[in-house]
Formats: sequence, structure tokens, C-alpha cells
Amino acid sequence: MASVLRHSAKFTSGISSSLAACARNGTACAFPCHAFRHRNSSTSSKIRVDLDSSTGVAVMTLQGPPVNSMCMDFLTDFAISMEKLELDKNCRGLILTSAVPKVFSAGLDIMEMYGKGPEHATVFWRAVQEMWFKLYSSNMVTIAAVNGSSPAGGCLLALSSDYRIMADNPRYVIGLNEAQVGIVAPFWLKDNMVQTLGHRQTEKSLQLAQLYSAPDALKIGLVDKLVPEEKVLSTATETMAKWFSIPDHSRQITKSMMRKQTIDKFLSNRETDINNFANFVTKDSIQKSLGTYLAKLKKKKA
Ligand SMILES: CCC/C=C/C(=O)SCCNC(=O)CCNC(=O)[C@H](O)C(C)(C)COP(=O)([O-])OP(=O)([O-])OC[C@H]1O[C@@H](n2cnc3c(N)ncnc32)[C@H](O)[C@@H]1OP(=O)([O-])[O-]
Repeated sequence: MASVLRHSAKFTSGISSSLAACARNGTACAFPCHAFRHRNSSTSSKIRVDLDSSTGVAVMTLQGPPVNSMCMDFLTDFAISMEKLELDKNCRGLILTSAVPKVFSAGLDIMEMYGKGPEHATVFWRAVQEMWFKLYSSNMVTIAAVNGSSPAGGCLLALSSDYRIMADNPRYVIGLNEAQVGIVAPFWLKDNMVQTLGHRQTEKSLQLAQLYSAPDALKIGLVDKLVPEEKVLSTATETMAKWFSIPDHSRQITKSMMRKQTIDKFLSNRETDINNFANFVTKDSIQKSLGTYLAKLKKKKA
């Protein structure tokens, strides 16, 4: 985000942006769009990325069954994919969605926090921070197409995006339920939620580890729009066109201005946050809570 001006110029020149503008406005174009249509895909075990260079929109599909939980491999794939897209001059916007039925993401893989030592906790938490930081500080327009339940780390992906569209299904839930798991949402994610919901609603949501149904999430502003499940992705694409109609440089500077304080605070306290997490999560009492929660998850299935 610090390099927002340096990066902004790249998005507004070249054939791909003319084509993207043409696609956006639905206007006749000197170059037939299909002649230049170019798709660039990359797939790792947990994440698939499809970039359509003619529109400038990348779709990142989470594909780690059974629940898209965020293990180390997921976090590494996510960081690499974000870096590549951020550097790709053809990419202006990112849509996040899931290929796993009924689940956007179950959040952090609890097995990465259970029965592990402080060294692992340190590496893991740095990777979690990096996921949030890369998305929250992205120059791209980021839209979460939440097509399933999205607790904790899943909600993080939605909260740190610019816009959230969720499937209109009361059985799908979203929220920061860390306290229920026996851990604590980090200050930077709390700040992110305060900016979205306000202080009072965030305080209640975090203390009560509240998971909201899709309609309730819309009511409190945790998501911006509900649409039928089959329209989540197409609505995200339509919404992207609206965000693309604003010049990249001014939108990016505005985004940077809105998010700078939270980012600066995160960067100055990042190492302390990692140490706190590693000390906290390896305590016997916290391990016990995680063990109980895991057992409850397994029991639910039995
Ligand atoms: C950055 C800020 C801090 C963030 C903290 C967090 O994210 S903390 C995380 C907070 N997250 C939560 O509290 C969400 C907990 N998860 C859920 O509430 C539900 O799984 C669901 C609603 C996401 C999907 O319901 P569903 O009926 O479609 O699926 P199901 O329930 O039958 O699960 C299938 C299998 O996946 C397993 N598994 C599930 N989640 C996790 C996980 N996070 N980890 C590991 N494993 C997990 C589950 O045990 C089962 O394993 P089994 O028995 O086959 O070996």
C-alpha cells in the first residue's frame, strides 16, 4: 500500500486496460475483445487462481476439502498467489470464493495450533498475519464472494476485502468466533472489524464469539449484500465493474488513506503479536480448550 502511487500507473495503460474498459462499459471497441481474451490459471493443492487479462479480474477459488481450513500449505499458497497477482499488470481486481459446497472457509486449521511447540506457533502466526496483511493492504479491488459458512479466519478474508457478497442462506454463518474456540482475535483483526461494524457491535460480537446467519450478517453490516447462492459469483463480477469505473490511482490512494492507521499499528506491533500468540497458544489451559473444541467438532459428526 505504501507503494500505491508507483503501482497505480501500471493499471491505466496498455491494450489490456482499454479492453478491460471496453468490457466494463459494454461499449464498442476498436479491438474485438474476444480476439485478445486471455486467461491465465494457476493451481496449487489448496487454491486455484484464474486471471482474465481482458477484464483484469482474477478469481481465487479455495479448494481444500472438507472445509478449506487454513493450514500452513493453504497460507503459503495464498501468500504466493497474492504476490503474483499484485505484481501482474493485467490484474486490477480479485474475487475470493470457494469450490467446497456449503463452506467458504472454516478458518484456521485448529490442528496447526494443537499439540505444537512455540517454534511452530511462531511460524504459523506469522503466516496468518501475512494472509491478512496481503489482503487488507492490497492495491487490487478485492471482493469476497462468500458462498458458504465463514467462521473466524474465513470471516477474516471477508472483512479484509473491499466488499462482501454472501449467499442468501440462513444456514450459512459468518463471524469471529475465536473466543468460543478458546483463543483471542488479534488486535489488527479487531481493528478491522471495528472499522466495519463500529465499536459496540464489535465488542458484543467478539465477546460472545457470535456467528451470524447470512440475513443477520447483512443487518449489522458484516456483509454488504445477499444474493441467491447461484448468483454470488456473477454479482461479484458485476460489482467489480462498478469499482473499476473509478480511476485506479485515486481509488488506491483513498483505500490507503482509510487503512493506513490500522496497517501502521500492525507493522509496529507485529513481532510482539507473534510472541504473544506463541506464548498464549502453547499454555496448557489453552491447549485444553482447543482439545475440547476439536473433540466437539468430531462428536458433531459422529
Ligand atoms: C486470524 C484470527 C484467528 C482465527 C482463528 C480461527 O480461525 S480458529 C478456527 C475457528 N473455526 C471454527 O470454529 C469452525 C469450525 N468448523 C465448523 O463450524 C464447521 O466445520 C463448518 C460450519 C465450517 C462446516 O460444517 P460441516 O458440517 O460442513 O463440516 P464438519 O463440521 O463435519 O467438518 C468436517 C471436518 O473438518 C474438521 N474441521 C472443521 N473445521 C476445522 C478447523 N477449523 N480446523 C481443523 N479441522 C476442522 C472437522 O473436525 C471434521 O473432521 P473429521 O471429523 O471429518 O475428521
